[in-house]
Amino acid sequence: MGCISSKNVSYLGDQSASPVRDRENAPEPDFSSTNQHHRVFVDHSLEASHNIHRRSRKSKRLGGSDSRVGKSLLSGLSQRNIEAEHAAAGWPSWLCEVASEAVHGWVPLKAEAFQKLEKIGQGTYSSVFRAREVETGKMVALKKVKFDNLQPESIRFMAREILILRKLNHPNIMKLEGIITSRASSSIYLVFEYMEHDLAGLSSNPDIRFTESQIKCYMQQLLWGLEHCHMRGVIHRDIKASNILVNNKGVLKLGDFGLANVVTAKNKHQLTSRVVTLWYRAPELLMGSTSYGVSIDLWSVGCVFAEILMGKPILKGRTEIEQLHKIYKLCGSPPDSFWRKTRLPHATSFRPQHTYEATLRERCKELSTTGVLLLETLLSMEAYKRGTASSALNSEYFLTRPYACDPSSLPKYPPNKEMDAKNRDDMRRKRANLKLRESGVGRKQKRPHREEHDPKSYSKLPIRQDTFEDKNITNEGSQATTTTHGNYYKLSDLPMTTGPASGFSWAVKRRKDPDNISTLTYYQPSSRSQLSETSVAFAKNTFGLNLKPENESVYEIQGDNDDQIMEELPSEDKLNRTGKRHGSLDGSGLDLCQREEDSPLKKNLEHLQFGKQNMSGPLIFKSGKIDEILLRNESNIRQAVRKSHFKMEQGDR
Ligand SMILES: Nc1ncnc2c1ncn2[C@@H]1O[C@H](COP(=O)(O)OP(=O)(O)OP(=O)(O)O)[C@@H](O)[C@H]1O
Repeated sequence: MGCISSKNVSYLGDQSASPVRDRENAPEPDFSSTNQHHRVFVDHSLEASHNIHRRSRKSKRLGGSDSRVGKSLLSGLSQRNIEAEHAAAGWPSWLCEVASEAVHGWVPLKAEAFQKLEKIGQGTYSSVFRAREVETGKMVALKKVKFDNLQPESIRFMAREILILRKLNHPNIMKLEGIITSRASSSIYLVFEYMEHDLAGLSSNPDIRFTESQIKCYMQQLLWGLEHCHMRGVIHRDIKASNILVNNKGVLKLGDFGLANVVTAKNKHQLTSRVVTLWYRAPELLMGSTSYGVSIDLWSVGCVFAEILMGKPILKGRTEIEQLHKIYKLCGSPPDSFWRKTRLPHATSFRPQHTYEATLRERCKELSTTGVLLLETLLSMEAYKRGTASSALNSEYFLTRPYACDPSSLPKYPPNKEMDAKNRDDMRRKRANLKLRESGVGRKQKRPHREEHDPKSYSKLPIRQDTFEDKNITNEGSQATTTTHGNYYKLSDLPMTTGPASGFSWAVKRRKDPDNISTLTYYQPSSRSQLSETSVAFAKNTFGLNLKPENESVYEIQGDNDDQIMEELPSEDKLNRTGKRHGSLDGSGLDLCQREEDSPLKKNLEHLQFGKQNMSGPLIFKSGKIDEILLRNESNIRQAVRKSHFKMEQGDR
């Protein structure tokens, strides 16, 4: 840790203004300093560090895990000292109380030290902004972490990400450079080095076509980074193209460790299967595995490999059941021996009625034989056949010509992020709409276009015609931004805001806090809100274990439908007649399931963990109190998912 820290030692005279500083890499404390806070801070850090070692040895004798050592450290005698130390360093109490370990030995950075620029990324739990470090002019990325009313679970969730990032140190892993917060603040920004691109944006750009040696260069860097994680027992659990960042020097870094966890041979716990964004999710997770290993990351790497080869995601399922079906069609369905041996909780539900032959080779005709072999290995249905990051790096693919190029020889692309790709899509759509409107055709509101790349975008439907989505597509200095529905306004028309709450100065005029996206998301096929049990119930239907009469199954799919097998939702028509609108919202604020107490399908959904609103499939809604309902639902889902993560994986900490 520490490029900010070592470079900014001059800050040390004023603790509250100090950047995050890693004890291990920090310069020797200056005891001649007149700043009492500083001395106290350093002394307590040392004491804490000795305590960690003492307790670590003891804990090993007792067979405890390192993370428990950390916990006991903080609950021990020194806790008061540590809290005092953290408070003196400027950390807010809500953070110290819950996530003391995560910030231990560091001091917070000040918001005033950065000039916040435009928004560059939007995740489920964060908004990411480009910013300039005022003193040095260096560009950074600020990840603003969202909390649910400062609930301890949300804070712990973020703390785990910080702890894991602090554990890793590799050129191909995104480095956490600091944390911005203050005693008075109720939010947190993680400071990362700024990366111009992500692989989702680059690979979906129609103007970019990678050569084989460029693909090897990206894949090699990705596998190096992953090898580092796996060797330290860290499973990433959310590898996808948009979490793989690339800078203008061609250096690739694996980012977003928000779902990562540490699992070692000695420290094995039940894990949640609700991880990894759907399109990149390994089959064992889809079948409910809770004892998986690092090979789930290798599956995701296989999906990314295929994506950069083909220029688009290769397995774009909309629900878990559809995802598995696509996997079977690409990789072939597992052999009988697999079904006989497997103990995966939902395996029986997902067993197809007939055998699927693999089509991977056919779909990757342009790829070299060694490339196909590696891809087949990474996309093995059986986890143990995927090998390791190290074995992938030693595969023939990297050892044969053309070799991976040097990162510095990669072209410099204009900014390309998943978000840029979405904006490109939006612009294209708006231009098309405008043309239609001008020609007087297509006045009827069209079904919203689903972006090619975003697995979450299935869930984002405009709630009202006049809903404003603050999708700031401007770069610094550009003039116009756009609404969801193609209405443009000039930034100069908008009131100037300076973001007093955050303490940042804003470089652009904006209409409102860009965090405040008013388009609501109510079904998120993303890593954090997958709803396995629902799909299992429907899988029974799809794969032959019929639960409901066949004539109740209809296709209710939005957007492209290339090889759709979905029979997820009873038709609107049928629902109206039967009143079985399972998981749909009718504007009354009630899920109709609630009124259908005895519905046979409802019985199959009773084991849903997060409540009835969380159906894994496109939801149907009518107008009414939808905004309110969706907001509530989204908040419920978020809380439930976090709780489930922590409950299930408590033992890991
Ligand atoms: N260091 C960085 N430099 C530039 N852009 C970044 C950086 N970190 C993240 N981003 C952008 O912000 C987006 C969201 O960041 P991140 O994935 O860390 O957030 P998240 O809330 O965990 O997202 P998700 O819910 O998709 O997993 C990324 O896809 C990327 O485009």
